[in-house]
Amino acid sequence: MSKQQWINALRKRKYQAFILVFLSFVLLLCWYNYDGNSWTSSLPFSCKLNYDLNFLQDVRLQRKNYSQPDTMNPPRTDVLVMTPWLAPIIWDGTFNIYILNQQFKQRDVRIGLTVFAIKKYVVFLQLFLETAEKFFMIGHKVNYYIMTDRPKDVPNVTLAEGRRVVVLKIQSYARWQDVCMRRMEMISLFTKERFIQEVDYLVCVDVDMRFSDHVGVEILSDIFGTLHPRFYRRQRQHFTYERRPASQAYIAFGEGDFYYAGGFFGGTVDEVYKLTNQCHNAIMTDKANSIEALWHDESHLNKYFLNHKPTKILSPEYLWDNSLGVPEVLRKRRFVAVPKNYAQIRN
Ligand SMILES: CC(=O)N[C@H]1[C@@H](OP(=O)(O)OP(=O)(O)OC[C@H]2O[C@@H](n3ccc(=O)[nH]c3=O)[C@H](O)[C@@H]2O)O[C@H](CO)[C@H](O)[C@@H]1O
Ligand SMILES: [Mn+2]
Repeated sequence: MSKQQWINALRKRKYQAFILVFLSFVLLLCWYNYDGNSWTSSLPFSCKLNYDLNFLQDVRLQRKNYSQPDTMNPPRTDVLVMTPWLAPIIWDGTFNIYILNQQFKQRDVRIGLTVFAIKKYVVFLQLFLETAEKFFMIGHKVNYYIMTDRPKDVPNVTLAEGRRVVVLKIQSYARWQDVCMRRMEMISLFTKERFIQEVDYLVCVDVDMRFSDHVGVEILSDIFGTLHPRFYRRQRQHFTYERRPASQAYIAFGEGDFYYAGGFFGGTVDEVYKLTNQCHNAIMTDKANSIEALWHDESHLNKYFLNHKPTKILSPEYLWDNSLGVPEVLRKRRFVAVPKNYAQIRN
C-alpha cells in the first residue's frame, strides 16, 4: 500500500480512525499515569478510579518512572497512616508496590504463610489457596505451611513457580478455643524446627478467609499486626481486651493503642518466635490458674502488642468482614472472611 492509498483509506474511514487514535491516546495516558499503585492524583483530570488492575501487574512492576512523592500532598488525609511510635499503618494509596517489590526482590526474600485447618476447617483450604495464588505475594518465594490433623483432605492446588505447599500434621484439640490458642504453641515449635531455615518472614492467618485483592511485601516488617475491622474506629474503653487482672492478657481501662485481630499477624521468623512463644507461655500460665482469656489467643496477642509495639500495622483492608458493609475509607478489601455456620463447623 502506498502512502497515498493509506491516506485515501483513512479519509474514507476518518471517524473510525479518529476514535481509534483517541482511544489509544486515552489508554496510553492512563497507563503512563498509573504509578504502580493508584492513578488518582497524577491524572490531568481529577478522578478517582479504583479498578482492579491485575492485568497491568507485569507492566507496572517494570515501571521505573513512578510519580514523585509529594511533600505537600499526602496521599491519604482521611485515615491515620502513622502511629505515635512511628510505625506505618498500611492503607491503599500509601505505598508504591513497584519500589517495594524491587527492594524485596533484591533481597530474594522468602515468605512463609502459616495456616491451620483442624477438623472441619479443611473445607476452607481450597478457596484460601486458590485466591492466595492470585493475590498473595505474587512474584515472590512462598511456602504455604498447612497445619492439619487431616493431611489427606488438603486439596491439590496448582501453584506458580517458586511456591510450594508444606503439610505439617499436628494434633487436634476437642474445644475450638484450644485449637485457636494452640496455634501459638505450634507456630513457635515449628519455627525452631524448620521455619528458621526455610523462610525470612512468617505471615500467620485464619483459614476461613479468601484473598480478594493484592496482599504483597508492603505488609512485611519486623513485627506486624492488623487493625480489627470491628474496632478500628472505636475508643479504647470499648475494646474487648481481657479485663480480669488474674489473666496474663489483662489490660486496664485507659491503656491500649489499637485492638488487633487474632487472624493476621507476622514478622521476621525471630520476632514471630518471640511473639508466639510468649503468648503460648501466657496461655499456659492462665490454664494453670484456671482462667481463659475472653478472646483466647487474640487477647494474648493484644497484650503482647501493648508491650512490644508492632513496627508496622495493617489497616482493615487486610482483614475485612463483608457483614460490616464497605465504608468509604476502605478502598480495597484484600482479605475477607468467608461466612460460616459457627455451630456446624466448630463441632
Ligand atoms: C479474623 C480473626 O481475627 N479471627 C480471630 C477470631 O475468631 P474467628 O471466629 O474468626 O475464629 P475461627 O473459628 O476462624 O478460628 C480461628 C482459626 O483456628 C483454626 N481452627 C479453629 C477451629 C477448628 O475447629 N479448626 C481450626 O482449624 C482455623 O485456622 C481458624 O481460622 O478469634 C479467635 C479467638 O477466639 C482467633 O483469635 C481468630 O484468629
Ligand atoms: Mn476466622
